[in-house]
Formats: sequence, structure tokens, C-alpha cells
Amino acid sequence: MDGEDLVDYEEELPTVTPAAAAATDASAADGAASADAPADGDKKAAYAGVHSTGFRDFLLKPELLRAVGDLGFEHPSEVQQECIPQSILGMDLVCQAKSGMGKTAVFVLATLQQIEPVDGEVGVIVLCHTRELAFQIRNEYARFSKYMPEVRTSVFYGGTPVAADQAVLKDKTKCPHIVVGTPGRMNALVRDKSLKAGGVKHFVLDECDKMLEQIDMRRDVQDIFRATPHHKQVMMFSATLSTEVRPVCKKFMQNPLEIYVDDGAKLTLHGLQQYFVQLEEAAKNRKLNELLDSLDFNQVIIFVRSTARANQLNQLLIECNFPSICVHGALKQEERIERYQQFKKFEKRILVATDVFGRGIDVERVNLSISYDAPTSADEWLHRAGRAGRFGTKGLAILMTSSEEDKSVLSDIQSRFSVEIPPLPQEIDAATYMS
Ligand SMILES: Nc1ncnc2c1ncn2[C@@H]1O[C@H](COP(=O)(O)OP(=O)(O)OP(=O)(O)O)[C@@H](O)[C@H]1O
Repeated sequence: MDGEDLVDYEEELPTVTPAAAAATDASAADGAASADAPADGDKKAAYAGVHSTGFRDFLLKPELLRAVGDLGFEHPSEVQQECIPQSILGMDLVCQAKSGMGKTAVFVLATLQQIEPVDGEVGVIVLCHTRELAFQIRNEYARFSKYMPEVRTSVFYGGTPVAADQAVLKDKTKCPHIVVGTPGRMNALVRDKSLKAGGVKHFVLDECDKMLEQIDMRRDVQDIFRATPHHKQVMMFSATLSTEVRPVCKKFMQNPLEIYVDDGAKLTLHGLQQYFVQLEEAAKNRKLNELLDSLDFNQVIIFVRSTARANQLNQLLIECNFPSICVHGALKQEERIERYQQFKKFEKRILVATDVFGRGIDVERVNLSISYDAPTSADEWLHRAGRAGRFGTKGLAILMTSSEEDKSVLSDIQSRFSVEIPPLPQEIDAATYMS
């Protein structure tokens, strides 16, 4: 694939006929047994997939296997079983699987397995759409590469001094072999030649639909991609890959393996209960207070549509003595990461967030996701709801609807994912959403 092809697709999106899409989906589905959890029994175990494959069967390097063991991963999930064997051989991959099913480990293991670190050379680039997610992925690399001290990983994103990134890249003894970052900062580093992409052998996009659908990010992604060598492994991941975005992804790849686990209507998480509450805008605060008082939860993320609303709501919750914190794009970068870490470490139980936290963020104890403001699309709902119920655990997602637009998003969600989202009942048995 050369650079020119990539420039073209902005104007002319390739179309996929429904029949072709169905054929692709059907063939992918053939290889992918259903991840539906049985009615009872251990959900976590059920989500591990039906084959009896263990991480050992992937013939990973001993240092990786040891790290996997330390992390307590007993069985690969279905998406891991489907993707790891080919991706560790260097095959291009486009992969869609439900939220929280362990897509990150696929590319982290695939790249660590193949990497041959050369000092002064970046061999792996991973791009994602938010700074917190980049930070989180970098931490995943740190956890999995624990027994590979020769491999250096760095994270680069905007809102931090660029000179620090440039200095790390310039110093041969510090230059990372693996770089995780957000498109804007990464492109700036490529453009000013601090990041020499000529040695890149693996190029990964996480939340790829988000990055390729948003024009400014897509431009940055394309520019970085063009700076890398023609011959390399390309892997892309998301929980939501529409039939429109799939051909766009494939333009970056050569004969990719396409894995769509639990596609389309099946994307709803089984351990997750979903409800809506119809109410007046002015009644939202009172209802939220009531929910936080009456529901049993470990940690909750409350989604709002703007920075101002995040600040206001957070203030209100703090005044009501709730252990709340907020994150949004208007905060200073160090503050954003600091708050993300506080929440992740369970120092706060309530997080009010804009959609910067809607995708990818993995906080194990979150079992409640409340959309105080409705998301703008059905796909964004799925990502938000998926912050609860990670890796097959139980959870609860509640959508507040107050306007006609909210109602239409609700009906889009129900038809897109073939789910019925009922009104929130007066009482819910905590055992049904607490793991
Ligand atoms: N095989 C496994 N066994 C146990 N836990 C696992 C396994 N694989 C991944 N996990 C854990 O499951 C959680 C979710 O994984 P991850 O964040 O990679 O999901 P994801 O598919 O990328 O989700 P999203 O689409 O929401 O970004 C993480 O905490 C991860 O450590």
C-alpha cells in the first residue's frame, strides 16, 4: 500500500455490498464460537472461550509466559484465541471484539513476542485516541514486558513538554523500542524528525474506528503511517467496527486476518444489565443522588456531554459528600493522568467524565456506568456501557433520557444491538449486577 492510496479514501469511501459484508462476517463467525456465557457458573471462566487452549499453546517466549502467569491470566479469551496465533507470526489483523474482552493483550503480546530491540530504533508504534488510554496501554506493556528488561517503552501525548519527548528519542540509550501515543503529538515528533519511523515493523491502531472517522486524527494517523516502511505488520482493534469503516481499515493492510467476534447485534455484554430513566432535565440531579444512595456499586463512571457539566456535577456530588472526582479535556495533562490514577487505585469511587473516558479505559472495579447525558450515538453507548462489566464480570448501565434526541439515541441503541432496554425498575437485586 502506498501513501497515495491512503490520501484518496477521504474523498471516496469504498463501499461494501451487504452480501460481501455478510460473507466476511459469516466466515469470521465460523471460526469464532459464541462467547455467550451460560446461565450460571463462573462468567469469567465462560468468557475464556470454548477451546481448551492455554497461553502455553501459543508458544510464547518464556519471559512473556511468566508475565502472563504473574498477571493471573489463566485462559485466553475468545478474541485472544482467535488472534494471537496468527498475529505473533506477523500477520496483518483487523479485529473487533466486545468491550473488555482483552484486545489489548493481543497486540501487546504479538509485538513483544516478535520484537528484536535495536538501540536508537523505534520498532513498534501504537496509536490510540486519548491520552489516558495511551498511558494505560503503556502500563500494559510494562506489565507484560516485566521479564524483558532490554525492551524500552515510552508514551507520548499532547499537553506535556515536547522537549522531554524529543530528548528521550535523541538519546540512544533511552530511545524506546516501543512507542505508544496519541496521533497529534506522535505526528509532531515524526514531522520534526525526532521520531525516526524508518525502523518500524509493527503499527497498531487501538479504537481504530474513532481515529479513522475523525478527520484531524485520521490525517495525523495517515502521516505517521506514511513515514513508516512499506513492509510491516499492521493491526487494528475496536469493539465497534461498522461495515463502512472496515474497508477503510483494510486500506492500510495487506490481506489481513479479519476477526469479528460477536458482531453487530451480539455486541451487547451479557453480564451487563441496561436500563433507561425518562425524566425532566431538572430532575436529573435528584435522581442521580437517589441512584448513588440506593445502588450497591464498587466504582461508577458518570458520563456527561461537556467539560462545564462535568465540573458542575462533580462539585454538586462533593457538596453532597460523595467521593467524587472528574476528568475532562480542559484539565492540565498531569492533572488528568493524576486523577485517572486516583480512580484506578480506588482512591475515589465516583468519576464524572466526558467522553474522553468513554472508550478503552479499563478500571476493573467499575460495575456501574451512568449516562447522565445521553451519548451521541449507539456505538458510543456501547463503549460507555462497556466500562462496567469488564472481562465478563457483571455490571449495570443506566441511560438518562430527557429530550427527543435522547429518545432517538435510545431507539438506535435498541435496534443496532437488538436489545431491549427497559425502564429502570424501582428495585434491582444487587446480586444481579455485583460480581
Ligand atoms: N485472558 C485473560 N484472563 C484474565 N483477564 C484478562 C485476560 N485478558 C485480558 N484480561 C483483563 O481484562 C480486562 C479488559 O481487557 P482490555 O482492556 O484489553 O479489553 P478490550 O477488549 O481492549 O476492551 P475495550 O474495547 O473496552 O477497550 C483487563 O483488565 C485485562 O487485564
